[in-house]
Amino acid sequence: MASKIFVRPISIAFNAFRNYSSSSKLVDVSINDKTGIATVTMQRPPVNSLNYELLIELNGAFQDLGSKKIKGAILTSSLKTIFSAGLDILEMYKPKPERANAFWTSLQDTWITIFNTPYPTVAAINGHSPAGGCLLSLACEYRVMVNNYTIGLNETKLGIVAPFWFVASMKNTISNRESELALTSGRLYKTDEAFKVGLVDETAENKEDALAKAEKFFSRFDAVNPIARFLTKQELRGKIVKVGRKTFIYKIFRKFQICMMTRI
Ligand SMILES: CC/C=C\C/C=C\CCCC/C=C/C(=O)SCCNC(=O)CCNC(=O)[C@H](O)C(C)(C)COP(=O)(O)OP(=O)(O)OC[C@H]1O[C@@H](n2cnc3c(N)ncnc32)[C@H](O)[C@@H]1OP(=O)(O)O
Repeated sequence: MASKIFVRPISIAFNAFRNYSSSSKLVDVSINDKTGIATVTMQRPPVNSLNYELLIELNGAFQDLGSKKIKGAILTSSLKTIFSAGLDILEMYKPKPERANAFWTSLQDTWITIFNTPYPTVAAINGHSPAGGCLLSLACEYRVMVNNYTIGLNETKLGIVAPFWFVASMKNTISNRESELALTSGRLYKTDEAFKVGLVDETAENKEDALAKAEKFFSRFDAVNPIARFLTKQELRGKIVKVGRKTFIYKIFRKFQICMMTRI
């Protein structure tokens, strides 16, 4: 694991990004050759619910960007009013155990990839972003959200328990106290409320405004050594990933979830 972590930022320095664009069915990736900023767009109508296939494509997109010399990546949605509706409910309804296992693994891998990117990341949240949608945005380093939508970890309202790495992601962004209040009540914040507690860093009038603000975020690092930046990010985020990825508790929790899901 350590070798992967240390090799990546060095390798990106030797790769060009110019004229890169790739579009699969569920995720579009484009890199602006003037700014060096990548935009990863989820495009799974009607609500960008996160199924196995979308997660695999998202994970692949963010991993691939690690081998390109980009300034940063923006995660957004092609849909007019939805960033992501969170996990696809159909993945959790009477799944086959193998599919359930692959699904949960793809969710966690995608979270780890985005949480850990060597390059800076921003979520341009251009629509509602409950539960797993909120998790994706929390994996990014900065969040800009368009006004009048909702965001939060609302799992308890659905009668389900947010995995502890969802909780850890929230606590990495807002205070422990606010996380407790939010998660236990399953609170969905409106954009301005989310801004007040720091769940989002900036608000925006519309998607274009959100993208412009997201792009501006990356200029903070113009005079910062990218390797020093990445190692510092790892110092801050590494423990959370370790807990999420490796612990015995996680394995038990996943077995428990899959067991629950296959019995519903
Ligand atoms: C059951 C699990 C049991 C055990 C597992 C144990 C633990 C696991 C915990 C894991 C943590 C969970 C994380 C999650 O992400 S769970 C998903 C949470 N998501 C939500 O609560 C969002 C629900 N959706 C909405 O609030 C609205 O749909 C939304 C996103 C605001 C959009 O509203 P609107 O524009 O009015 O659109 P519609 O509501 O009409 O929806 C259009 C269409 O999309 C379908 N849909 C919506 N959300 C989902 C979804 N998450 N998965 C799949 N499909 C979804 C909706 O049914 C409509 O479909 P239709 O065919 O009727 O057009």
